[in-house]
Amino acid sequence: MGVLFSSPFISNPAKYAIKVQEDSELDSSSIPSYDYVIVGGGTAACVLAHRLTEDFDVTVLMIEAGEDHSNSLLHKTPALWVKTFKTPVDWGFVTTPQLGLSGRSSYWPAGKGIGGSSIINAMMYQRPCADDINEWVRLGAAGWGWEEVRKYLNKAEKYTLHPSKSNEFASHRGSDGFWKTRHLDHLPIAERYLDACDKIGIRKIDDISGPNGPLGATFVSAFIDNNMERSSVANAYLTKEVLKRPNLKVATQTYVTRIITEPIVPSGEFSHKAVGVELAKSADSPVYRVNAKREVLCCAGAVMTPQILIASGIGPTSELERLKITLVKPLDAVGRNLYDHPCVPVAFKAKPGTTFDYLNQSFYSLKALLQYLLFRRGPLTMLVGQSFAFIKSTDTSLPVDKDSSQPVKLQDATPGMASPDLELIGAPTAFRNHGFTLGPAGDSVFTIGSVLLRPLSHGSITLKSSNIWDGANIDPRYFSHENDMKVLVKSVRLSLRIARASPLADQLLLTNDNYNVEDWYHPGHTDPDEVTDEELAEFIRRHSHTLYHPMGTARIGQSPTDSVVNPQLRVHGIVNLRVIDASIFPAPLAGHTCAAVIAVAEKASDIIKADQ
Ligand SMILES: Cc1cc2nc3c(=O)[nH]c(=O)nc-3n(C[C@H](O)[C@H](O)[C@H](O)COP(=O)(O)OP(=O)(O)OC[C@H]3O[C@@H](n4cnc5c(N)ncnc54)[C@H](O)[C@@H]3O)c2cc1C
Repeated sequence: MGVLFSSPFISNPAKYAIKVQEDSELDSSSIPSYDYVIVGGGTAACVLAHRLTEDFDVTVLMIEAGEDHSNSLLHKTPALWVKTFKTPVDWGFVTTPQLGLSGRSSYWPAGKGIGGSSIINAMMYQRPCADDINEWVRLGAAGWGWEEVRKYLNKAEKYTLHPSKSNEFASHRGSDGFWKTRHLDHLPIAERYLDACDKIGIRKIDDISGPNGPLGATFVSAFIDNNMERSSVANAYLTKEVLKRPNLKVATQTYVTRIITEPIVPSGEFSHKAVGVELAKSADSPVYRVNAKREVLCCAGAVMTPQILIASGIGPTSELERLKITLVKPLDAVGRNLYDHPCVPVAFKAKPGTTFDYLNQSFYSLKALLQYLLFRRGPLTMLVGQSFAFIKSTDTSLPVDKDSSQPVKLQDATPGMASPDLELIGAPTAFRNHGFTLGPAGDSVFTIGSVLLRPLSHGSITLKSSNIWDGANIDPRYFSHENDMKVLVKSVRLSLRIARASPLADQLLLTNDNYNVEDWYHPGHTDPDEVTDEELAEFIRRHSHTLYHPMGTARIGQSPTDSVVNPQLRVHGIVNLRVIDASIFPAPLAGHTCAAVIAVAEKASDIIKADQ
């Protein structure tokens, strides 16, 4: 029978761990131990904490660097998600200077707190497409085929039907899970965007997460509950009842700095076993230790997980030698294979009152806030991205080239006929530089964000020094593969044509002659038949940024030479250590990643339970 606990959040490590004294060895019997120690308290971690403690004989300690924000209005209110940026709930990572972005470094938000990135993300629900998931199996993830993953997507989800939809509409969505999803109200211009997509050849479909795959244009569905609040993974999986479980302990404001391993003698396939973790409140504060009787589950996200592994001696030999960290297990793929989705927003001037920009005036923003607080209605219940289209850049029926008789040749980076490589998000508001750069005063703006979903460019995460507190070099190497820029250029040109198609064009105040690269409406207000690919590429280099989907830094696969975890998510060569988060994706998923992470964690819970 496990240890009995009472308090849900504990910020003082002395209450659940033991202080490491520099000058004396710890007596192993004095080290507090839990069956499972979960590193990080984010998206995947909350699912695991819930599922593993369903068995009251199993004790779980989850250690999160940030705080609990589940009652914060900022985190709950759908339209306020960008207001969480650069606040304590955001790690606020920054990439190394990127050649492909004209030497700019890119701000990379990531959630810090119980629920992780699910408490700051844009709440756009999307299931990964079948072709992308089946590719995982070809890349060595045996047992992770589409039918299997779909089962867990359904298990996680509780979809609420929008009054405008018929019952049949929801038959493919999950109905009994904890994570609440729904379709939302939208502004009329969002529907016009879809009609304009249809006009130029992108057919309208019911649901991006439907059985026929995502190719097409439709309204966004969101992880928002019936009270029109964000359904974060924290709120969905770590409810008050779950937090009262005597076998679950949740530590906050504490950083795991190292996974502790011991050699196995004689060593075979496995050379070491994970026995616990070291943790601390800050770089200068005392170091504590806890042990894992069964396993350490590393769920620190695609940016921090590789850092923790490398700091623990698990990573590329050359890196460990450079950093003078004692080698535990050479695994070259740790921190490599970093994929992200770059996004470039193009602005179009819209007719007054057709977008959300009026909310920049304090009278209207206050009114909207009151409407939300009192009635859970109005613009704050809606998403910034309301409708979107998913296409293949190689689709020759779409007007993606300047001159259709001389199409720019591309490498098809998708794994199958139904897998897109581009997303075009229609947002009825000015959105540039993550929302930090305000649009022209008094203007209404419609933005079409082009997102590169299947980049061939990929980069790495490495530690700056052997001291994990010094941070990391985050280098996604955007556009280092020339195909990527060509694909995104096609998307931006397509967005110019969508804006000029009826009935969206009727709501916009377009011109065709704005070649001033400093102007907000460049290149939106240039002629799609005249603007050159190089002019569009220059705009992309100046203005693209992350769509917040880092993945792949501890990828799943069969071999330790090119992957980090096996299909059971066990780190190659190390007993009792698994990675469960967005790091394990073996290839970039063509879409928003949260649902996939949750499905991975749901399946991982079953794998772990079966191994007990
Ligand atoms: C701004 C933003 C917008 C997004 N929008 C969408 C969207 O609209 N739709 C969608 O599907 N996806 C979206 N995503 C992506 C999605 O949210 C992520 O892919 C997913 O949440 C990642 O889950 P994870 O478990 O891998 O990591 P996370 O949820 O980030 O969890 C990692 C956790 O580990 C903690 N941690 C890290 N290091 C340590 C340490 N050393 N010690 C203790 N704790 C540590 C972190 O604080 C964090 O809580 C967005 C992401 C962001 C950041």
